Amino acid sequence: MYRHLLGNSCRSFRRPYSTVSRPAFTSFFFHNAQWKASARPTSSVFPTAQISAVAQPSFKRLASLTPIQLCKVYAQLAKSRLTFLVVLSAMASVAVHPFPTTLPVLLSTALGTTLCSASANTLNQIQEVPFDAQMTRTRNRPLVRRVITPVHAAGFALVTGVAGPVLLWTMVNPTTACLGIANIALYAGVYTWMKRKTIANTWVGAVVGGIPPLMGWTACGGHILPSSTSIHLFLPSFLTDGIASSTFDPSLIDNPLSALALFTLLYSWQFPHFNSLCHIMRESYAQAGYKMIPVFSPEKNALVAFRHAAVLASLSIVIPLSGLTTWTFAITSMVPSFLLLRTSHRFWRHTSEKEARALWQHCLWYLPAILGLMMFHKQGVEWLDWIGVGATPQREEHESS
Ligand SMILES: CC(C)=CCC/C(C)=C/CC/C(C)=C/COP(=O)(O)OP(=O)(O)O
Repeated sequence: MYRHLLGNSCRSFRRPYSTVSRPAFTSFFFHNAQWKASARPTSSVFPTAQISAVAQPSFKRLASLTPIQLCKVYAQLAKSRLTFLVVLSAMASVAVHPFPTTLPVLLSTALGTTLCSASANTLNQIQEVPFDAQMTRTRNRPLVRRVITPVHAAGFALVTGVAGPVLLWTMVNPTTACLGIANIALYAGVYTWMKRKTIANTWVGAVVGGIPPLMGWTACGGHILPSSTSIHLFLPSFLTDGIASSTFDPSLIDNPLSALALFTLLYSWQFPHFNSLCHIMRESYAQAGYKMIPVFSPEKNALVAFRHAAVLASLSIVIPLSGLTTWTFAITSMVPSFLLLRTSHRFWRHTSEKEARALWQHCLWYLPAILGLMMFHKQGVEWLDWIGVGATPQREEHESS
């Protein structure tokens, strides 16, 4: 339906599009040279009508940045709100993991993930300056406003991109560091490139968002791959312990199914969240030349969001089955999951902006609600016992012995 929009935009921006779709490193030096010349971007790269609203500062402005202003620029390069969500999703995995962790490991995981995410987001922005300049949502980014040079931004990406994995490797473990490195490459190398090539980018982007919970999982010593000797670990703990039993064996929960459930939660959540946002902004995505699903088919976009809402609903069963939570999670999580299914079904049926907005807002509270419920129903945690009013079988055993 919106193919005509993309067609028109690609035609009118044919020269800039071909200029910037050269290999990322070439376009990086190209933009840096342009920045250095402090010249107004030529209309072959930034259409004049679009760029007129963008401030054009000089080197002087960069030199006059105070340390606090520079920190704010770094925070914008790191997409601080997105990075905060990424770190929260990693920390949520740490919280629901059955093995206890230490404060240094916890802090190193949080800081290491922050640095990796900052690097990935900066590398993404370095490559997208001409495209970000064309969208209202992104045209205030520091590289577009030229408050920082691409070389300076690349330096920031390099320092954070080395410091993050080194911190994870030395203070946490090599698996977590490798996941961080792989995710930087996937986001800044593969996803960013795919955004302008194929609608398949959405699925790759969802993998990028699903990896941080795995980093939290491995940071606690958790496994993400089945080993030949750990097949028995797939057995749900209720088969071995009994549903109401409070005696639990952490090694039964540290199984790849638990890791897969955490990955799937973040992976599938991004579809209703991102597809609804994308639907609202489809015209500006088309204008900038991004190949997003609703630019081509709003109906398919809404269907994909609905399908993943159904996957999220199935996690109400998979998560307790993996042993991460008790079976009461299956009951309590049904409420937010059912509501999400209903909102995404309406979006699929009507494919309207109103329904897209409702779904987007729903997603904002759905994720914290589910993660909160997972922590509340975490296997082996007796909240009543914790606040001193419970009488668990373990306590009774202890008291009678
Ligand atoms: C540990 C580590 C490396 C974590 C990285 C996590 C990360 C960057 C997740 C982003 C997920 C995603 C696809 C966002 C959309 O980017 P976009 O480029 O479409 O957003 P934009 O349009 O705002 O630029």
